[in-house]
Amino acid sequence: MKPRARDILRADRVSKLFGRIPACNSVSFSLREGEVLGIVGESGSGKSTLLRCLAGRIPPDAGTVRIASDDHLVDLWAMDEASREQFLPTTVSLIHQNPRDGLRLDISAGGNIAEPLMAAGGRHYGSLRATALEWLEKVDIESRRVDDPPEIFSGGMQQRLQIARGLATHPRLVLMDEPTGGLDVSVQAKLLDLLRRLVHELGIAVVVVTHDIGVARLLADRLMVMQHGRVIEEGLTDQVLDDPHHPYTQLLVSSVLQV
Ligand SMILES: Nc1ncnc2c1ncn2[C@@H]1O[C@H](COP(=O)(O)OP(=O)(O)OP(=O)(O)O)[C@@H](O)[C@H]1O
Repeated sequence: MKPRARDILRADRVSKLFGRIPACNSVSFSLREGEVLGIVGESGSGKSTLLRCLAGRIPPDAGTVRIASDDHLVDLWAMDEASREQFLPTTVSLIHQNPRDGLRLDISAGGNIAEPLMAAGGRHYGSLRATALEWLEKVDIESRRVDDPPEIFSGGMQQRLQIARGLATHPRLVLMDEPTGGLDVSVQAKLLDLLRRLVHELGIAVVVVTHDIGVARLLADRLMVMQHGRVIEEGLTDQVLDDPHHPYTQLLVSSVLQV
């Protein structure tokens, strides 16, 4: 019998207020190894705020975020800052909508992949370069571009490089904020294909925030729908999209069908 996949992430009643705005209101869920959770919802519903609390970027006002470390879960926000800064780079990767927010534009493509590997302890130049070349190939960037700075890459190439940079350290948990947003449709389709392939190959746990129901359907095993900071519906992706229960989810799904 196949062993049960273990939990990589457990969020329990995560809340974040900005002034009087409850950007994120008592959100709980868990995520297993190899699983992809999609988060959809209208603009301002708290998706990015939740992601930033999970990524260790902003502390929640209440609730806990626990992430797998070796064979147990550690409470991200109960750690002291130095321990959190040591823990995060090798465990969690955040992929931004705008690749420029996740890349170092002033260093080479190879350097962008090698940098997080070095932060994780990699020292040998030859093996760092070999890993960088391997990852460029995985994300369909020609190896002859290894010394080019991402500044001169197209938007789609920059996004693929950001993904290579984010995954090369083999994080357990990958958080993606609109990874295909801002790209034209054919580039989006290729990128989605690549993401599906990598998620399957690497067995990583992924949370993907998206406005796009098509992206959610293609990538996510489970779906969470947010409105006004709360989770209003969740379940298997096909179940939620084919038989939505909450009126907002029904509206979301029907608006896509009409396009
Ligand atoms: N740094 C901040 N300061 C004050 N308010 C904020 C801040 N960040 C987010 N908010 C507010 O929190 C709420 C949720 O914002 P958030 O960016 O998480 O939504 P979202 O669902 O990701 O939206 P979008 O899909 O448009 O990116 C919004 O009302 C937003 O104005």
